Amino acid sequence: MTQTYFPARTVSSPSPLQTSYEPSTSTPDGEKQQSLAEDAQGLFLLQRESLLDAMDRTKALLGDLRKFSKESWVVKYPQLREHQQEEQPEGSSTSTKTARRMSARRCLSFADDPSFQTDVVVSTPRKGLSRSITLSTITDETAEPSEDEDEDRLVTESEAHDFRVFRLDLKLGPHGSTSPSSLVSQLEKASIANLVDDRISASLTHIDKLRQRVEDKSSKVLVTGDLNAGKSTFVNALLRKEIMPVDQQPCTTAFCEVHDAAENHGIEELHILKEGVPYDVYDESTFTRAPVSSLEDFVSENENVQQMLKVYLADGRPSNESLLNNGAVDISLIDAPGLNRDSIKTTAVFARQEEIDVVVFVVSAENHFTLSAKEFLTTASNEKAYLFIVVNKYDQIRDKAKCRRLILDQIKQLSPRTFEDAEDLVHFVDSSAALHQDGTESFDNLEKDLRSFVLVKRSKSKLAPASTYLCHILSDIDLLAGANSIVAKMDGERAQAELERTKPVLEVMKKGRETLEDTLGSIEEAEANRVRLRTKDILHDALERIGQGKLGVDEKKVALRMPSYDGLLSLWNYACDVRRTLLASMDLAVKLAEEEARVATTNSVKDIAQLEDKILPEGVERSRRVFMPEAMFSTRASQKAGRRASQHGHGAVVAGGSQGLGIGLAHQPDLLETTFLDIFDARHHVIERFSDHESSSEEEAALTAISVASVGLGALTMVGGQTVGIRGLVESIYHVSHVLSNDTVRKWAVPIIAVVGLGTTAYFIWDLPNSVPRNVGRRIKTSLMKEHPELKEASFVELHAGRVSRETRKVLRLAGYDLNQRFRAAVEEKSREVKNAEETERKAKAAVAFFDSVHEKTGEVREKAQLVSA
Ligand SMILES: Nc1nc2c(ncn2[C@@H]2O[C@H](COP(=O)(O)OP(=O)(O)OP(=O)(O)O)[C@@H](O)[C@H]2O)c(=O)[nH]1
Repeated sequence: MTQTYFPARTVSSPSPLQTSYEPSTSTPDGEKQQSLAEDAQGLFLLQRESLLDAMDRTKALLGDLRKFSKESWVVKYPQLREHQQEEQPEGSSTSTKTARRMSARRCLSFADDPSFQTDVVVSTPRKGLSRSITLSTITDETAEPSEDEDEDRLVTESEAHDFRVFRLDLKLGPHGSTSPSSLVSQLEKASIANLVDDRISASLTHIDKLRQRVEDKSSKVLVTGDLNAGKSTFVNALLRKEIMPVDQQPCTTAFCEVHDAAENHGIEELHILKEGVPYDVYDESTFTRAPVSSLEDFVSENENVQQMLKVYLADGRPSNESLLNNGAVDISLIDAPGLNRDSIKTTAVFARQEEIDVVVFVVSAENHFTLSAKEFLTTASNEKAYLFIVVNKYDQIRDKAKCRRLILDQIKQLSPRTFEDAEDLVHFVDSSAALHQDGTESFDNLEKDLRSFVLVKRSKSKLAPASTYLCHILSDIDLLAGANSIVAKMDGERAQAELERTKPVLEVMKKGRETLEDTLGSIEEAEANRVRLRTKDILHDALERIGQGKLGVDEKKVALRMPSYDGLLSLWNYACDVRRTLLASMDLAVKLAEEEARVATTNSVKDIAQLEDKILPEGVERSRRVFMPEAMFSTRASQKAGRRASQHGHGAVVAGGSQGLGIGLAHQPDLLETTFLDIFDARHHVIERFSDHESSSEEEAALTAISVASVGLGALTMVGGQTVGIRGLVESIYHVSHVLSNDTVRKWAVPIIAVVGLGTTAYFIWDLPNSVPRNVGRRIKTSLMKEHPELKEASFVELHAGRVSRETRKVLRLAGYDLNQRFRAAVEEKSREVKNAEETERKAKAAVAFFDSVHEKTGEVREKAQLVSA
């Protein structure tokens, strides 16, 4: 539908927004026209207030977005791509609707997050508003727009695509690819956020400029055109005064802005602006004064085409006729230099400036549009959409209809929208005649239309650019917020799912922490005790056996055998061999105890490993430590321990098992030392037979003096065949001496004693293969049972039981410690996961709330901004 900025020449029932002004052709009454202009002004002010409010709120939204992006959530930059449309069967009744739905679907991804991709439906939440995003997946049919809403809600193809103001040129990948992965490889996430931030900054600055423009109550009309087209004559005709210098040759070389003298305290004068200094009518330092009469000098002889001049003129005509003194708006007319190669660029830039509301293009009817004119018009119509075209010197044309047709054809090409409103926007006049005859009918019409365009439709010409910009940026904010809200929701859902999974696990783990420590403690304690007792048993048993002259370990279990007795001549060597063998067997007993401890420890380590499997959650790396039982009681470790012990004066501890301590009993010189007592230990017999089995080491030491000499007495007691104790021995001696005092007895006594002595000696010699191991074993046992002088109380058995159980405890403690550490680390890791998920959930919730509120606000602000949009 053609949209006009002008009221129809014959209006039947105007719309509310159009009631403000009727052109004078339909309302000839001057007063009514004036009142309508005032109404238009009132409406304009209302709309301006609404737009200014929308601007403030948009700025606040942008500020909030920027702050939120910096402090709480790095706003991601969404990209919407066409969704692959599924093939529809031909003739399907629903194909049109489905196709329409499909066309509303887009693939949403993020330049700064290639892992994210989802399908969305791009739709408008309320009729009349532009774009917003609702999440939908292909399977989620409920998220599709309902059939009733289809027509209203789906946005156009162009709207559904991308940003307008925030659009970033991210074609950085190979061949200008915008695929997220190629982008991220070249752009840091932060860089994209920074680019968005830059855009926000630029938008804030632009809104400020637009705001200035909206707040500026004046309206500027730029008059430009080809060289010598009659621009100055046209401006003079509008002013009904010959102000601008007119010449047949090109003469205007400066931008000359004509204002109502009322803006300069009613004084008519010329202000020559200083270059690079912002002009202020109330600040003399920003300009140089000159009389209006000298204007020609400045305009004609000035070689600087960018020179700006301000002319203040008093227009004596009534306000309903005058453009300058219109009673509603401060209007200024800018007479620009004629377009040529040098000035076209300057004028085009000038025409683009925000403060230019209307561009009046003067073209000579004689020349039509030159190349420069076409170039300028194409650029200017892109910027302003509507141009006011004055075809001047029309009086000179003979075939006026042909001229009109040709010029309109050209306008159609150059500015289609101007052509659509040609009746109002294109005027064929004779400015020269209008100036000299104080107006002509065609010029009067032109004036009315120009007043209408500048005054009445000012809300379009002045406010529309700001409104359009606001709508675009609000739409972009909405897209940004909508897309980020989707990500935040998904992040939140993911975090929630993560929490549901991890939180209970953490709770269980926390509760299990104490139990684990207790369990590990009891495993260690129980096993160490068990090993200690078992070692003690083995060694006690071994000592018992050795004490009886047997090997410390069962002969079936080891390859060790008692040495053979080779007769009296090798008795000493036999005793030495027996001692060495018994000591070696004791070493083997220690080794056996260690072996049992190894097996027991291995089992407990397995128990701990099973506990680890049970207690550590999945995904937590299991201990890579491999337990090597053979490393227990290792020589190296024991040597180290031995060194440590010797440093502390406990060197005797090394008198342990050959395996465990490096130096076995069978290699210890002090223990290997064979004495005479190993062979004939009569005192033992004496003590054993005559004591009350309360022998002590002291007693034994006291009786060491009794040696071979006591053999006879020993033999006596043995003949007696019974244990009588010390008292019995004394009594026996008494009896013997008593008997010997009898002659008869004395006579038989010597041979009897000699026989008995010989018999006893023979018995001893005969019994040597048995008595030597017994003696040696007993002596070894006694020395090993002895409390260790340096360790005060620990005996050989205690020392080894302690050492073996300590080793077991050490291994189990290490395994337990390892598991404990691993468990503790797992709890900490899980706590971190929970904390992170909670943090993500919290942030995501806050982000969803924030983006939803932004979405809500953009809707409201857009309604305000759209009041005046085209
Ligand atoms: N016949 C006739 N002559 C006109 C008309 N308008 C301007 N002229 C004449 O055209 C010549 C140029 O007019 P100017 O107003 O100086 O033209 P301009 O476009 O301002 O010139 P520059 O600013 O120097 O480019 C003058 O001699 C005017 O008298 C018109 O409508 N009819």
